[in-house]
Amino acid sequence: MEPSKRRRIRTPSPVYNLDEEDDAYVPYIPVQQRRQEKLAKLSSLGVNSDKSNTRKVQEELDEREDAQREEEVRREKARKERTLLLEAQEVHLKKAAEDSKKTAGEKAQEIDAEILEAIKSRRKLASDMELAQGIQYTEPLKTSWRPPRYVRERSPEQDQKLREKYHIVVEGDDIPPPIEHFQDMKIPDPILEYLRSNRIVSPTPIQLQGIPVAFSGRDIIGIAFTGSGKTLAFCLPLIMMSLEEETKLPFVRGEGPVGIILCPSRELANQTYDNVVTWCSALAKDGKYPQLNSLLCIGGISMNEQSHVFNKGIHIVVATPGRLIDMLEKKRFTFNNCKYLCMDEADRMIDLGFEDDVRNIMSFFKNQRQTLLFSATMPKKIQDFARESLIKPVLVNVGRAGAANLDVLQVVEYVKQEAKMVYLLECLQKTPPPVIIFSENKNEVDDIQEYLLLKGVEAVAIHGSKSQEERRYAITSFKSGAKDVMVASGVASKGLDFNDIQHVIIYSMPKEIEDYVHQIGRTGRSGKTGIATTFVNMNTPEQTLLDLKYLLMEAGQKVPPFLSTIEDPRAAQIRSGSITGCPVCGGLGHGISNCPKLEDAQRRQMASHRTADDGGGY
Ligand SMILES: Nc1ncnc2c1ncn2[C@@H]1O[C@H](COP(=O)(O)OP(=O)(O)OP(=O)(O)O)[C@@H](O)[C@H]1O
Repeated sequence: MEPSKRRRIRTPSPVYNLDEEDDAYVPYIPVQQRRQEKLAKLSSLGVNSDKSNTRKVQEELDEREDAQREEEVRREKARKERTLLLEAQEVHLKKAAEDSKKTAGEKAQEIDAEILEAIKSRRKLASDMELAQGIQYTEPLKTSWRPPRYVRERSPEQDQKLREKYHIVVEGDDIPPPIEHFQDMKIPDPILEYLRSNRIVSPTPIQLQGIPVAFSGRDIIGIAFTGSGKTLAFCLPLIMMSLEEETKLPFVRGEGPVGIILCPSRELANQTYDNVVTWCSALAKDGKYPQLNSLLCIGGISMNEQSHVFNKGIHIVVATPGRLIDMLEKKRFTFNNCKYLCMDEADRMIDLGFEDDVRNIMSFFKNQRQTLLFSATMPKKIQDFARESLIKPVLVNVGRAGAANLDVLQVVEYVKQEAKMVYLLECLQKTPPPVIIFSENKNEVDDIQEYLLLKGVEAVAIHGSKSQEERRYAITSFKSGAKDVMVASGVASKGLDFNDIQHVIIYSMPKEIEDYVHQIGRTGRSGKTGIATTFVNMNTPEQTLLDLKYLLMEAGQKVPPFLSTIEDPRAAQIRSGSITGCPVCGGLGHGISNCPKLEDAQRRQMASHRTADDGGGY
């Protein structure tokens, strides 16, 4: 056979890549030719040419040759395997040498990054219709609002200086300028007058940057500590947008809403709704501006009570997700002309518990919307996810996301489990009322209230298993000052703004540090100071104590000896500022691999149901 027609025989090894250049190249010789060559060899050796004898000898030779060939292949394979093994060992040794140079903190950070990458695969936060049709908006909504001329003429450096003055960190493209005075934001006079009469004279940092961003039609992720005035920052833009629409063409029955504010609990929705109604009434008070209509859409209330709003057309809806979806499905109103979606306590809204509801709500929008996300806590995981889902968003950050309000004096005390109830009474003497006591457990909330009532303390209680009526009574009587103490589970912690709370007592430390931040944030609001006393003992997980320790250190608070003695391999990183908090919950004392929130979220997702305390529902 001509050499060109010979095939290459490849060494049959599953270990090697068949595409590699093969060193063991053996030209193929057809069987017949090989036999003839062997026969010639035999006769040259003088072997009897008897046919059967010849075959036998030939077979022996064949076997020997095959064995030889196999041995060669085996040796070649072993040689290559040895080389690979050596290479692998070398790589391993090199990595081990590199690893040994890393600190425990750095290793923990690497593990965290790997886990974060693995849990990143969430679908973009958009409606299914948008995802299915590949609708992607690339430009923010256009609005007619412009900053005053003197602000527009400022240089970017001057804007940046102002931000630095107020410790505002921003991220994003073409960021609208900060504005230091409400008057310069072109807010209608009646609202300004109302704010002034309520001692709201100059904007807080989140307001002076957040409001211009939102007025400009930009998507925003607004992060600022508890009690810093986020509510005004996300309600005013919707009021202004509604005013513009109403002025252009007055709304009639069946029209609207212009925008929606979503809240994770009924209590928070109620409070935000009250604010919106008050500001809209102030606007319309002297008749120069039209009346804007708002609808509260939460579970536990009869929507018929608000039939007067349906009769007029709706500008603003404040809602919890469950009831809102119900109303949209029943077509009580549509989102055909809705272009503003704000989520308060947004990290909670777009975290696993409500994510599907939010997607569902988005699927009712027919046109592009402006999306606003606000919270005091916004772990990195949620920030990244949100950023992907918004259009050219602007991040406005005042202080570290998840940091405690510096106006709260945090006191952490070691109190044995059996001594807590008695010590509570003593603790209540620290300040005059009103005081809030938090416990993670509904039964414990009831027990504490019962004990306090027995001891003659005017206490109300609120938790997820109470009826809507009981919850409303607890809040209104506490807000009005008729009751001195409110005992609450987590439901009352996020976002509720009670007047002048002097003291927050955390009877049982929540597992997630974010919840602690929200709970102590019920005091020290709008520039006033307050005290938070937290009971811990050996039932408090060590990791929660570590989170607490670093939070106290960050806020420049006294760290009690039982907390300072807890060892942490990441201490050096934390001190140097290279660890900025668990990307899932923002806690400074642990990484993702042992994040209690991630564990809970996964458990919740598996059980795929929400507890009443999640508040959305009906
Ligand atoms: N510019 C301002 N000056 C003074 N007080 C203000 C200002 N803006 C808002 N407030 C008041 O501060 C209090 C807290 O505001 P708000 O409830 O909006 O805080 P928040 O940032 O939403 O807090 P949380 O994160 O706990 O929900 C309210 O009573 C509000 O009236």
